[in-house]
Amino acid sequence: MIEAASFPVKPFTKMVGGSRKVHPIVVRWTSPFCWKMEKTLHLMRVRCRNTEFLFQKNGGKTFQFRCCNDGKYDSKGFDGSVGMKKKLAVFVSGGGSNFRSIHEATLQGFINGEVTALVTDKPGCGGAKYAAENGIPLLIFPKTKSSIDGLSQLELVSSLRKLKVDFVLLAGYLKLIPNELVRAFPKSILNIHPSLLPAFGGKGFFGLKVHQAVIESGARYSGPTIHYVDEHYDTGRILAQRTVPVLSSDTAEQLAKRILHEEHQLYVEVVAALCEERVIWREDGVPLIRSKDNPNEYS
Ligand SMILES: Nc1nc2c(c(=O)[nH]1)N[C@@H](CN(C=O)c1ccc(C(=O)N[C@@H](CCC(=O)O)C(=O)O)cc1)CN2
Ligand SMILES: NCC(=O)N[C@@H]1O[C@H](COP(=O)([O-])[O-])[C@@H](O)[C@H]1O
Repeated sequence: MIEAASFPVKPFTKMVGGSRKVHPIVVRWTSPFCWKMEKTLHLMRVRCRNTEFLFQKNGGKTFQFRCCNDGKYDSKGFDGSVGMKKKLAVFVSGGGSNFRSIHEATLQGFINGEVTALVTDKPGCGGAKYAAENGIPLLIFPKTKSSIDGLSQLELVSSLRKLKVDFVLLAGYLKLIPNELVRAFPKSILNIHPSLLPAFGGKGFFGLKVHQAVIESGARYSGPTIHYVDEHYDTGRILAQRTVPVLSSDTAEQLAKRILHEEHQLYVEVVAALCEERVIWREDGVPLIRSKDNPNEYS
């Protein structure tokens, strides 16, 4: 549901020529899966009978709305004109809430991409169940004695190539990504980790163990990190972080819940930037994200 607009809502019944004036429009996305995004976009309005089209001036997305009288719009979603949708493979080992957030954001049009495969080492996990319910192809990796239908490293790379995957997104995947895959997808594999790397990362640091270590250290802040994946656990180039306060009374579960909420929004924003090719690499090798609203701003 996309709601609210900053320009006056007037019902209109006849074709009106396109307005070339650009309006700052507050556009809010709320997904059924509780994440909320709000952005002020500078859009042109074109009225056509009882439908209002909002265009991003730079030839970006086209937003199609049915005009209502109460200041809200029903979105028919985007017919994205920002170029071909990027193909995403998501790797999960557990509940898959980050996977769900990303998938929903692709359905809402917030991410100019589509999830073309779910890869997991745990075929019975929550992420695998969600994939099955949503018709997303499931790949098992790695091949083990208990997962005989699992793929080998070369089979996994070949499968992702056949699916024309552009980006690989790790979201609670608990196995080491092999060098073959890292090299096959240079600057195209991201991971989300629930601490402010480089602190509290590396082998043995996953799930509640991360939050327990943060609490025991006395750190006053923690938060999610999204980074590129290299051959080692959690040592790749950092792309985005958010800070979350650590309360003196926090249990690992309470801190995990607070950080997970930020993860859902941060990963969606970062993947949206990735799919709109707004990630650039500074001369010293640090990746930056170009702001959607102000092309001169980077973070
Ligand atoms: N090549 C890479 N592979 C993976 C990375 C990475 O940065 N580079 N990130 C991890 C995700 N992760 C932290 O964000 C992480 C996951 C798991 C472990 C870990 O210690 N795993 C245990 C096995 C756990 C299990 O099987 O239940 C281990 O290796 O002994 C550390 C960090 C995903 N892959
Ligand atoms: N080191 C890896 C690690 O700990 N990843 C963490 O696993 C959780 C997965 O949750 P989800 O399955 O609900 O997205 C997330 O908090 C993610 O940061």
